Amino acid sequence: MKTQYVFDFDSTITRVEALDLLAEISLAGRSDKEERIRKISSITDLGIDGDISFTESLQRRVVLLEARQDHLPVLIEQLRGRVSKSIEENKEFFENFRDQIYIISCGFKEFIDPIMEAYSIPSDRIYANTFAFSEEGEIVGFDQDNYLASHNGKIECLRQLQLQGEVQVIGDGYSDYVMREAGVAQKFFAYTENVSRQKATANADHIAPNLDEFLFVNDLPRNLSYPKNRIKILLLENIHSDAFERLSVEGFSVETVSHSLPEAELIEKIKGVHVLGIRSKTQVTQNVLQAADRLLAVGAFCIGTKQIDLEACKERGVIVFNAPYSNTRSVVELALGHIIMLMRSIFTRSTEMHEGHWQKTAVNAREVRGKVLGIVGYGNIGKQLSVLAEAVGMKVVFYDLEDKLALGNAQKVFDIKDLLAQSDAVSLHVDDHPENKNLIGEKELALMKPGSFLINLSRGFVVDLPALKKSLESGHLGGAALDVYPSEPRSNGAFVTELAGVPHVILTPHIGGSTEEAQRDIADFVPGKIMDYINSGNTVDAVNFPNIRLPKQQNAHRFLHIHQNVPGIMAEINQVLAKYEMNISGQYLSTDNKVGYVITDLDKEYNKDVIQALREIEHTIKFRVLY
Ligand SMILES: NC(=O)c1ccc[n+]([C@@H]2O[C@H](COP(=O)([O-])OP(=O)(O)OC[C@H]3O[C@@H](n4cnc5c(N)ncnc54)[C@H](O)[C@@H]3O)[C@@H](O)[C@H]2O)c1
Ligand SMILES: O=C(O)CC[C@@H](O)C(=O)O
Repeated sequence: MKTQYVFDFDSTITRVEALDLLAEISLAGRSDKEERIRKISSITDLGIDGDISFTESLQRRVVLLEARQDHLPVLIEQLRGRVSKSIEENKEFFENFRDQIYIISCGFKEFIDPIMEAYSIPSDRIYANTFAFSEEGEIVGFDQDNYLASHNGKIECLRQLQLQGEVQVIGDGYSDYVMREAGVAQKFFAYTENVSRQKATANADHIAPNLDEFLFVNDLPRNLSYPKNRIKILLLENIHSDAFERLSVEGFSVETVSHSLPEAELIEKIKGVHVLGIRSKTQVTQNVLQAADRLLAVGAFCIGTKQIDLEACKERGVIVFNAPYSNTRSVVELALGHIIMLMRSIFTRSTEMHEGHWQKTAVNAREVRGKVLGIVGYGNIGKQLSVLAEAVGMKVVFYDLEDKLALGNAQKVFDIKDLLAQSDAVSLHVDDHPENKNLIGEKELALMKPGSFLINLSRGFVVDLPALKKSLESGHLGGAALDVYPSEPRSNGAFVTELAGVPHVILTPHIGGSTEEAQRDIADFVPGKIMDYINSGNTVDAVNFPNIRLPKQQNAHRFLHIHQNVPGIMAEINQVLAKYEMNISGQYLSTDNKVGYVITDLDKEYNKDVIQALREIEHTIKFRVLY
């Protein structure tokens, strides 16, 4: 006997309660609209949770509504645009299973029928109330004899249907659960895509955050092979809340932790996690990756990725994304600010004032105009600093390992020594390559112009701090500004550096990229990349993986196969696909010296054994089926 599926309508099929929406329409322009809508919503909730009888809830709402028949077409039009996302995405389920689907709702057929018609559910499978109209077309009440107009009417309605086979109820309210409690249904799925009601979830056999989950649990055909709510995302290090918001709205299960975790804790926490989000403090090591049994991707919500073992990630088929440009401007502005503050001795003057000392003087206070700024590392940040520094009248020289196009009037130098010797301020913007350790040490500091300044907002290990301290204390260097340190704490709290207390030194706690704008942009950019990979397999801008941009595929399944790049593997994959007579509508391959990433789009109908056969191919690292 086939399973029968009984759906609620309001807040399950649609994202809203239809009568609340009708109130918005019927009360438009009235001065007491907000007050009435609030009342209607609270009466709706009381009825759904079973705190007042449904008949009472309905009566009280109809009075407050003051709606008319001609409001209904407007309501239906608006409801069409508010069908729950996962219901819309699984329209085919309703078409294919229409003979097993019923709608039992305490809403009204006048608006449910037209919405469900588009989902192939005919009116005779829809059980709901009907309005009573006055001759002038006002909604004045409802058919009081309908079971569904009375308390627990859904139980009686379902009982009368005398359905054969298992009956599963899918709804958001307690009034849906009671069908299961009364024994007329065998399973109750609390549907929480739009609203999560404690009284419903507490009693549910299963909580379904969307229709994908319901279909997955029942092993029914669905739009997504794996429901998004089952994809766990762990965000560490106080990543901007927009990232949580974006990923949660997409349907993923997201957990946040405000600080970074030491290796041992991360090893425990990473189990079952599909996506890890970090900033600069979390070390993603071999040991962490070994414990990461489900990991698909790591998002670095920053520029630097040296904290991640990129090769080990690649070998395990874990894709790494970062945000290479989101905080560039923030770093540039801080660097320029530091340069100006140092040249004017502002921090020294400010400290004196805080200590109650007025020291009005022009000694050691100079304009930046006409001074030489030496930029080491002419990448995204270095280049932008070059433009801004010229805009305030500085002369820019730069040094980069690579051949870089000079912007504006900036002058390229071919030896770092030349840059150090002529610059009034040297700003470091090299990448975090290990070879840059102590790039600026005793020798380089000695080459700098007497009285000049050193600014480091790149990575802490780039400057030899004891040597810098010596140079500052000897009076050779005029001052320094540091934002990054060889060793930085995992979370906010105590911090020790040998530079503390040294005059003319500005110290900031790695906040170059910590602006609202940058963090918001990162929180938009990185989740976008992650979602693109999870949802469609795109690896554009991946840091450690062959980049591939895939076309959007409709009416097809997509297989993602990550494998070691060994000779003959593509032939083997295609042999398996041929053996199972798969109809390939598109195939895309991208490789590097270590891994290959092949994406195959296929016709919807296929023998599911092919999945296991592809997984079993030797040298397979990861295999995933999308929609
Ligand atoms: N303080 C912060 O909060 C903060 C924020 C963002 C970025 N950063 C750091 O700033 C640095 C620069 O970032 P970016 O986005 O401009 O990177 P980028 O990769 O665009 O540029 C780095 C440049 O440095 C050059 N380079 C590397 N080693 C060099 C060397 N020894 N000598 C000369 N040039 C060298 C590279 O060729 C490249 O052009 C990175 O280390 C990054 O991690 C810090
Ligand atoms: O904000 C961070 O944690 C790191 C900032 C910066 O060093 C980066 O790599 O983008």
